[in-house]
Amino acid sequence: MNSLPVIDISPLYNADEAGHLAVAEAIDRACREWGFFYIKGHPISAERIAALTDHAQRFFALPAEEKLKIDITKSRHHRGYGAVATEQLDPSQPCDLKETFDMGFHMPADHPEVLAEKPLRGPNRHPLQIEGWTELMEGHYRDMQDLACTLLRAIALALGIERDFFDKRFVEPISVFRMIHYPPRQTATSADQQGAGAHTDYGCVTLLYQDQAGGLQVQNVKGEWIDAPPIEGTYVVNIGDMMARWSNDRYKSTPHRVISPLGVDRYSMPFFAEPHPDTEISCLPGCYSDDNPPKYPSTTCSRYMLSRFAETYAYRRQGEAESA
Ligand SMILES: N=C(N)NCCCC[C@H](N)C(=O)O
Ligand SMILES: O=C(O)CCC(=O)C(=O)O
Ligand SMILES: [Fe+2]
Repeated sequence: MNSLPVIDISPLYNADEAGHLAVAEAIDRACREWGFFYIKGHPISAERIAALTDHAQRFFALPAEEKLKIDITKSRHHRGYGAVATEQLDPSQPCDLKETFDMGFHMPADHPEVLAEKPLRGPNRHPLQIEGWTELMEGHYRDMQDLACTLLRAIALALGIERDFFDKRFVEPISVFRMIHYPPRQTATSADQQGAGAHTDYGCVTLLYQDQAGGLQVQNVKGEWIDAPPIEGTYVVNIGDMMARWSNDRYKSTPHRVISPLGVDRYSMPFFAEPHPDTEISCLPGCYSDDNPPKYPSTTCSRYMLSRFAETYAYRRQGEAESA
């Protein structure tokens, strides 16, 4: 019970219904016991990962003033570059020792939701210095959203709701694709400054590619930190708080953190799957009963996301970039 399950999801890409059911049951068990698992048999190629890694390394190696041309703290739509210490995932610890690039669902400036100044809606901000960047990232964003929807169909099957329940809610989603660079920890770095402080994710599911450096840790039911080591060719999948709310805690949103490795750079690439901003997040049918009433009040995706952002971004606490 001390290592995370590895689930082969390739049957989800075949027509055979028994195969779908077997994968759905394995995912259901992993989400109830851990809220964390690895997937293999997914369609993201090794060549794609190599290209993304190369682009991430080139971007983060740019001089600070180049990266800050797309400073996320100056973005109304929460897109672009976050320098070291922009985010504080564990508010009881120092700011995170990592830098990030965030992109979301691209909406042109004349889209009605952007004109209406809906929070978190707007155009992506890509580093134009790097050739081929925009095409690679926009294509990858679509592929990751497709992979998330494939997993969410298996989850819908396990929960006994309509198979396309999530597909309908992930049209023009809030989902974010992020690239993270963890600079090497020095022996002089304070022991409690983490790459990413302990936290639970905000969304429905997170799909994480991590390189071979290691450092991701997950809390087990006893509250102990266990390693989630890199396994070549896999993604780490975890349940976020919106899915915990939807499922009335049938599925666990489990605390995790990153201890930056000593003396090596680490790169990771999470995709945070989050539905359309107006999606209602309230207890799903079949997840409550008389002796298991709903634990959480109903909310919407956008309301919930903004409340969480306000806790972990210092610049948002000060009320800057009000409308996202
Ligand atoms: N829309 C999102 N998620 N934006 C990026 C924030 C990432 C922080 C976080 N762990 C999370 O769970 O989102
Ligand atoms: O970089 C990682 O391995 C995990 C990052 C993470 O948990 C997050 O950004 O939410
Ligand atoms: Fe996380």
